Amino acid sequence: MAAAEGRGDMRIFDTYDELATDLAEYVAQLSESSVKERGYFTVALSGGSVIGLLGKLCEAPYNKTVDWTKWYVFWAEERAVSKNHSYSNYKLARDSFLSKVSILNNHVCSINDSKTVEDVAMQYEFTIRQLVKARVLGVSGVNDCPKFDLILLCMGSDGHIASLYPHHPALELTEDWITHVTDSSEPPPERITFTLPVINSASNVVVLATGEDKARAVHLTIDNVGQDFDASSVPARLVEPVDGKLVWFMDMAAASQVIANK
Ligand SMILES: O=C(O)[C@H](O)[C@@H](O)[C@H](O)[C@H](O)COP(=O)(O)O
Repeated sequence: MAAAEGRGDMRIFDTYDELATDLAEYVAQLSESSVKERGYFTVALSGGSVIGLLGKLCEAPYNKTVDWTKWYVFWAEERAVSKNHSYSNYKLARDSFLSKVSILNNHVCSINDSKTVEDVAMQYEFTIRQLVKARVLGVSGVNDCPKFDLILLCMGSDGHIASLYPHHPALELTEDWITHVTDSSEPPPERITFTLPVINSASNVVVLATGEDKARAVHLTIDNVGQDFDASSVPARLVEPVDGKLVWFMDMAAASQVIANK
């Protein structure tokens, strides 16, 4: 594992299967330590390939060794569609992962899909505030943001993470925990997303980047590209946990430009 000077640790894998195996082990270890320390494991998922990769956790030994009843599951981004829509990140997670392990239904904190996207965001933030009050979610020691045990993000080829896109005004938000966007560059246009203060307050953030189309954005995020570089053009560069750990899980193709720069 290599450290990328303040930009997190990098784990680079030859094969997708090796990446999936290591990610599953990483998540299982965080689950164990969080449950031991706090009694819960609070994890936020994203769209993209990460949910499929978590399928490894449904297999032995994790299906038996992970204390699923202590998990609380959230979404760092969700498409504003009904829960049965093929675009729903909830549906994706339910079909490929959640339905196969013994996570309690009332610990699955999905969006209310019968409201406008603006109301969905407000209600989701309210739900999270209630769980902070109930001490299921920790609180950052630096600001009043929730401190998720783990936020899992996928990076897009334009460097977006969650539903925070290059140059989008949502990148500027400092007070909101959850916001909504109506102009996503990929379908569907309406989504809710964690804001950067919430992402950067987590105890652990994983960014997953796979495929050659991510190589340039990975380079612009991790390598030293000069002080004048406009970080809002590559939102992943704005992921800098204030009191937490950032780890990149990448395949060789996504890491190729970073490796070439070493
Ligand atoms: O809501 C979405 O559609 C996701 O945010 C999506 O943008 C994803 O993060 C990237 O496409 C990377 O996904 P992969 O890791 O699957 O390439």
